[in-house]
Amino acid sequence: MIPYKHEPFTDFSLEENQKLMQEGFNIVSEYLGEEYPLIINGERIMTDKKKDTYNPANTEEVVGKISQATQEHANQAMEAAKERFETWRKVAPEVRADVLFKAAAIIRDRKFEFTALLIKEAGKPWKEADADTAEAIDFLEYYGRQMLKIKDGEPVESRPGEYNQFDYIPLGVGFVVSPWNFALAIMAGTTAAAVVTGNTVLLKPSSLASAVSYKFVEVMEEAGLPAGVINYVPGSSRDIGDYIVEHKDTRFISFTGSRDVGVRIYEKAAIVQEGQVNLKRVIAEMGGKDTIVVDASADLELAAQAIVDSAFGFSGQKCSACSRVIALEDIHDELLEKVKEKTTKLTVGDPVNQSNMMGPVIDQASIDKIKEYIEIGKKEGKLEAGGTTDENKGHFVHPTVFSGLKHNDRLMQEEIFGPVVGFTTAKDFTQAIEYANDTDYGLTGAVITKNREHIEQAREDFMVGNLYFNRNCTGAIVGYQPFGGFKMSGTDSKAGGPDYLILHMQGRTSSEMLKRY
Ligand SMILES: NC(=O)c1ccc[n+]([C@@H]2O[C@H](COP(=O)([O-])OP(=O)(O)OC[C@H]3O[C@@H](n4cnc5c(N)ncnc54)[C@H](O)[C@@H]3O)[C@@H](O)[C@H]2O)c1
Ligand SMILES: N[C@@H](CCC=O)C(=O)O
Repeated sequence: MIPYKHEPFTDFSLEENQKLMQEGFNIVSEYLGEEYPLIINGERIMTDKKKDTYNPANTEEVVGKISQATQEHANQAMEAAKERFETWRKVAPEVRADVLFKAAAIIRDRKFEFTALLIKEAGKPWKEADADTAEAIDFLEYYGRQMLKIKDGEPVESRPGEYNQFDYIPLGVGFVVSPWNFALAIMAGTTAAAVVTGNTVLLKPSSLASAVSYKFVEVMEEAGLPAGVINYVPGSSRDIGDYIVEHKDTRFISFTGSRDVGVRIYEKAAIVQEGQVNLKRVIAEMGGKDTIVVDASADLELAAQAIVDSAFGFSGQKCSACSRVIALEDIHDELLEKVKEKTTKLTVGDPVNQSNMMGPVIDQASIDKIKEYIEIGKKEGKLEAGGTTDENKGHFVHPTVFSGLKHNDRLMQEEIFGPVVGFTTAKDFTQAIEYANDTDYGLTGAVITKNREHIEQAREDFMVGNLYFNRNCTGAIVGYQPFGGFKMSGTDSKAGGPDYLILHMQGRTSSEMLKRY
């Protein structure tokens, strides 16, 4: 087994890679606007009711017409998943891992196609879409290897005359619910973790970017996954979301998305239904309100770049995005100037063009919400850059900076999920960390400093699941920076980390007496 290494990012300054990207677009253009069926027990089911996904940079371009599952389909999928579980759970972990390795190889082979599809369906700039595809490959490679590590459980002691064993067995049927913003990586990672551990799943991708998830399920089939292990059931949350969460046979839910939906799922899953024989397990990865703290010793050029990259990469549509800056008073003005200067140089437009650094936000609801927050920001603080939108052809928001905010203003507390960042000041580092912690969330954070004591103080007191020093607060790499947050950012799980897979399993002890028969 080759040791795990993350998938390298594509160097798009090379002409050969630009050509490959163009080929990716050509492939995707051949299937733009196609109809996609459900997949239940391997069977393709085309429904009358469809929901379109479209290109957020050009709202007239339909990417996929996605069949919508009903409760009846959900029941069929559940029955298929339950039946397949009885055989899939016994398939050797090596074979299950092998499916993931093959799927990684297939996606690597079709990397530019997947990246092009993400650019079209999720509005990602090239670099961001490439990172999404690379992360999907990483999840497959990493979880495959992790399964091989835990397949024999953990050693336990045995007394003379007994043989004790402790191993991990799968849970059953899982419901995987994924967001649109990492439409390939997070959907593939959460699904792969569930199936490599021997579970079967109902997969409900986000309705805003479902075509790419269909392509992923096809890849898993091509890689040898038996029918019924992944049942692909896109559909409206109202029709099937709560229904599957509440289903008596749903054994676990792997959810990634917003706080409101995550909390609702957590609550609903806690209620024991008639005929239910297991307490449901919920893995929830939710939102963030992520802070970069900059102290007086910091390299301000580096700080400004880290803020701009973290706040405006993929238009701020990352749970990890920096939306709060806490700058010590001495350096606040100089830092703000540098951030403004860099922000005004960012180009916004159709991400099909490589030269655009920022693309659109995902949909009308999103742009409306961001505009509301821009108005709130104008009342709470001072608009320093951006604050405008372009809605002629797509959903474009210009990168926006506010200053003069209080750390507990709404703009500094609520997840906006758009390219908006707010600045506040602190009188010293202790106060900066206090302010940084004063949100309901605890996902990512960064400290820009040359002060070793501040680094150690932040390590002890800055309560976020992913804490970074002298870099962006976005861009965790699978197997290098396991990812997941505290507080209202989730259930403290760490995707792409060494203890992630066992969240999909249960520990079983067996103890055999020797020479007694
Ligand atoms: N912590 C993380 O790792 C992480 C990663 C990516 C995104 N996010 C968060 O996700 C959010 C953005 O993604 P989104 O807009 O897709 O989130 P969302 O909560 O609106 O939707 C997430 C998924 O949940 C589904 N859903 C909605 N209601 C449901 C219900 N009642 N039952 C079952 N499923 C339901 C949606 O269809 C979608 O597939 C942001 O808040 C972001 O911070 C978190
Ligand atoms: N894992 C990603 C964020 C995922 C949420 O949107 C990062 O580290 O930036």
